[in-house]
Amino acid sequence: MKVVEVMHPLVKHKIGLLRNAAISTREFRTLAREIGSLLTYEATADLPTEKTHIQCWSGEIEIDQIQGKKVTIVPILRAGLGMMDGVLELIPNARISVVGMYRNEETLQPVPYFQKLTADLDQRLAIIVDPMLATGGSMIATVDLLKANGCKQIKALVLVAAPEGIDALAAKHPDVELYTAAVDRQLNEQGYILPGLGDAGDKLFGTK
Ligand SMILES: O=P(O)(O)OC[C@H]1O[C@H](OP(=O)(O)OP(=O)(O)O)[C@H](O)[C@@H]1O
Ligand SMILES: O=c1cc[nH]c(=O)[nH]1
Ligand SMILES: [Mg+2]
Repeated sequence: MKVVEVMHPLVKHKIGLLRNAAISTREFRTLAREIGSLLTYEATADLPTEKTHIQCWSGEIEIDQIQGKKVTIVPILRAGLGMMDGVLELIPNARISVVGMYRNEETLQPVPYFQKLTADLDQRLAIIVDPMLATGGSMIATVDLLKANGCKQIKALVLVAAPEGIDALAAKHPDVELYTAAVDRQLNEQGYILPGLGDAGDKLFGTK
């Protein structure tokens, strides 16, 4: 599986700010969205382009445009919503496919509770967004769902990934590409990433 830990200084700086235990809800939201944009920039670096001609003020010129490949952004509820607007800033025409999934706190198994997928998934690049890849269960279940509905090209953007989650995703879906702002050390006994961010959903939504 292709795994890209984005080493850009802006990403490293912003992920560092996000780890501050005293961070406000507002600041957490802003940084999650901004890193979502920066990960999108990296993840779309290989989108194919084609030449076309337009009328410029100085006459006809040749320009590059992104080829017809369509995109759907797939936020995993709830926390994935915190990155979605960052992706939309760069790909404003993208369709949204919403997947509701939470992790049972005892078993750590993903529990699906909502799905509303865009049509023509077989013709679209899916960009899944979720701040945390912990055991990998939620991401694997989401990829399973997208593939079962015909999706053939999938990239996943996460703020923080645990090695355990990367290994699990790679074993089940080696064709998926993963872009992350940080690969962290390990999971704790409750399945939280160390050093991690804490509960990203609660921080984004101000719950707890
Ligand atoms: O890799 P995993 O072990 O599956 O854990 C990661 C999942 O846990 C969090 O969601 P959570 O269940 O807290 O739901 P929420 O977004 O509604 O807070 C996170 O946003 C991921 O979706
Ligand atoms: O560290 C973690 C793991 C799962 N979900 C979170 O929000 N944080
Ligand atoms: Mg949560």
